[in-house]
Amino acid sequence: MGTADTANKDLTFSLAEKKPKVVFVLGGPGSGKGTQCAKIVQHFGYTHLSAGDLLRAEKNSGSENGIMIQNMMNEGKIVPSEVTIKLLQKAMVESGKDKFLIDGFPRNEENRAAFEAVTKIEPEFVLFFNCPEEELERRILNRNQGREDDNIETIRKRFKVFLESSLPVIEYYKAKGKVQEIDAAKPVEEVFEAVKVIFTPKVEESCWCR
Ligand SMILES: Nc1ncnc2c1ncn2[C@@H]1O[C@H](COP(=O)(O)OP(=O)(O)O)[C@@H](O)[C@H]1O
Ligand SMILES: Nc1ccn([C@@H]2O[C@H](COP(=O)(O)OP(=O)(O)O)[C@@H](O)[C@H]2O)c(=O)n1
Repeated sequence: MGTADTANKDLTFSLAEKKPKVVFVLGGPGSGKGTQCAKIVQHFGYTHLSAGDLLRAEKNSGSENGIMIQNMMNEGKIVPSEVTIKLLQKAMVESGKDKFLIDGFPRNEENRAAFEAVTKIEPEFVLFFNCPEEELERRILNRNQGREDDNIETIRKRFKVFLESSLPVIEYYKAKGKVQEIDAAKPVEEVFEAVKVIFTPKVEESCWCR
């Protein structure tokens, strides 16, 4: 067995030992996933892992997958799970933490099934930021982060991929009763009010007064 295979097995083993809590954060491009994750981190002590950020860092590191990642991103296509899952596993283990917001993943059925098969982790729930396409387009065109894929041609491709490949993943989790849907078209603070309700531990109805 190669050293890369051994390293992957070690990562999988370390994660299985930890049994981390995972919340998947999904929504169309520009729906505010990153914005809201930053707030959840501040208020609820989760560790934020953005699949897109991990892929961009991998691309910029000059790794052997760099060109492939760049080409896929510029076309709005989804990078093969093998690459993304390895980056997520590594980031989870290296963080030393056990409560994660995994943002922008799983983005298609292949992502979902492979993550489950490799890590055996089932998400606590899926946070879905629902937002109309015209608003998403407006936000991305104003984002100004210098992202190569934030141009109108690639944005339209990303929307199409979201509708065709990512929505079915959300439907899959809906059928399991695991989706917490948020109206993401509202202003940032209003969206976060709705998010807070979901993350705030519910006080069980007590029977002390009976
Ligand atoms: N609720 C909101 N209303 C208006 N603009 C928003 C809202 N949430 C995020 N934004 C802005 O929209 C852009 C995309 O948000 P971002 O969090 O990067 O989305 P995503 O991570 O889903 O691609 C950013 O410029 C961000 O500042
Ligand atoms: N699970 C993932 C997440 C992102 N990506 C790639 O990264 C790009 C940017 O994703 P992102 O989550 O950073 O950004 P948004 O499209 O949500 O704004 C996607 O269009 C895909 O090309 C991927 O291939 N697989």
